[in-house]
Amino acid sequence: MVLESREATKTYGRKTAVDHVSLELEAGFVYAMLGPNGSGKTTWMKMAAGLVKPNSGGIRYQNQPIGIESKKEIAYMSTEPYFYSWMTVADVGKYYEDFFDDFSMEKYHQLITSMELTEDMRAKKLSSGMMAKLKIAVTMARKAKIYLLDEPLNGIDLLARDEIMRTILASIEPDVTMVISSHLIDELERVADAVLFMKEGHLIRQCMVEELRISQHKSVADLYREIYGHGGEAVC
Ligand SMILES: Nc1ncnc2c1ncn2[C@@H]1O[C@H](COP(=O)(O)OP(=O)(O)OP(=O)(O)O)[C@@H](O)[C@H]1O
Repeated sequence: MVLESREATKTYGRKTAVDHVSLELEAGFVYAMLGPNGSGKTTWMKMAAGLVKPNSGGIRYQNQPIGIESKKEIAYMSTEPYFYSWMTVADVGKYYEDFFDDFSMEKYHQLITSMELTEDMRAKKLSSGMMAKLKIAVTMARKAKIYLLDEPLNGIDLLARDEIMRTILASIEPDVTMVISSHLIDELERVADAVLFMKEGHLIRQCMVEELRISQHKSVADLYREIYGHGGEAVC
């Protein structure tokens, strides 16, 4: 186990965004984190990334609490835009290189080229899909042990999504762990080893994708519909 969330809970005022979530992530696995809007996916990722502190319970990486050390090895891609508008694609790379010791400029160049971005493009002129690609490139150019990608495929057109998922997966080492949240279940189904289903702040199911296919002849999308469409009785 590389990361453990034990009863992690986060409240904002009277709202419990993440409610006693316990789970274990194994090295080398790709996890899809699914759930309707507001189910707590982003908040859980932010806790694992060390950007938000749990009110109770906690998350441990390599058996140590999340903190300065874990942040060096856990890369988080947020849904929020986080580049200054004056920056070019080249500036974004330099900015990241200054921040993160594990940032590889060589890998960044490979990624931006494969995503058809050029160094002279300005952040403020990028379309939302191009901005999404830039965020992926700059995150995946880190040599992290865990990548937490919050809705990486948002704004990216249908044909580019598969290509981008392939680029993401091809750019990581075999022992690297990924958690990817998305509402685009079909794209995640093709790459995920396991699925984490969130609802109203709770982790309500965890399934291995292969087992689901073999023993229950179900897709992740089938199970998603059963869980969220019919009151959560489905098993996996
Ligand atoms: N900074 C905040 N202040 C107040 N409430 C918040 C804050 N961040 C999240 N919440 C609330 O916590 C709950 C969980 O939000 P979160 O963004 O974690 O869900 P999500 O599953 O990522 O949603 P989505 O799929 O829409 O991105 C929501 O009800 C949201 O309104």
